[in-house]
Amino acid sequence: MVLIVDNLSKTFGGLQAVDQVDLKVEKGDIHAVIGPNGAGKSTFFNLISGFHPPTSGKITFNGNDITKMPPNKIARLGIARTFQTTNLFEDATVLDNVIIGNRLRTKSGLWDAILRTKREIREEKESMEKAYQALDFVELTELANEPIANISQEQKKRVAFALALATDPELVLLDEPAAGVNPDETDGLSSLIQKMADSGLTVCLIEHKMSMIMSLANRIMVLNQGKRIAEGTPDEIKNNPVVIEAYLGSDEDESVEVENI
Ligand SMILES: Nc1ncnc2c1ncn2[C@@H]1O[C@H](COP(=O)(O)OP(=O)(O)OP(=O)(O)O)[C@@H](O)[C@H]1O
Repeated sequence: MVLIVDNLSKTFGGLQAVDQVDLKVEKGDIHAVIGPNGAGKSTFFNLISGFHPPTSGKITFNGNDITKMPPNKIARLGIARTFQTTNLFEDATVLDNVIIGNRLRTKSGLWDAILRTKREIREEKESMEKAYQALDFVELTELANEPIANISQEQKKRVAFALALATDPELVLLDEPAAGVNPDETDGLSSLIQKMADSGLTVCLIEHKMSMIMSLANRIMVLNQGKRIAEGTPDEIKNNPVVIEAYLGSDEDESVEVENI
């Protein structure tokens, strides 16, 4: 198992955002996390990637207990994530965005940068190489020197993937990777996610586009009000009355195909 999440909870004040959630993710899986708005999906990713400390529970990545680790340490161990909205530097080039993103996530401290230590110079070179590899993977090499302001929404999504890939991850957490792009572009992003898994990466993704999830994911976990209400293959999830009830608020018409939830 690449990732084992055990009885994980997070409360914000009186709100139970994630409530005793278990999850096991195997190497090479494309594991989707779905659920209605406010179900706790992004919070769940924030806990795994160290952006919020869990209230209770345990997270194990490749045998390491990462439950209380800070985000940069978790990134160095091999977990990368994208955000629902990636704040890119619009005036900087695609390449510089990937380099900066990579260094912000993983690298030397402020003193190394100020003093230009050997380590800093070596890491700078490594970041550049990783950035080019990542841009090649997401098929944006030709736009490397283009300012972000000049590229399309779908290309910006690819830059967000490249930011994650440049940290050399084993597990990538993608938060709504296809939000705000049209159906053709969604297909392109799906192929890219499949390519990540084919290259040996493990992928967890949050997404509301159900047709995309059903064809891409091999496992799906459903959250509702912080709780895991189902987990299984796409077929199991599609036909699960508890899931249909959670989405539609009623199981009167179970044949309803929910396209975009
Ligand atoms: N930092 C925070 N402080 C307080 N409450 C928060 C915080 N982050 C999330 N919440 C609350 O936790 C609950 C779960 O939110 P979360 O963003 O994880 O849901 P989600 O399933 O990702 O929703 P969506 O699909 O709309 O992005 C919500 O009620 C939200 O308001």
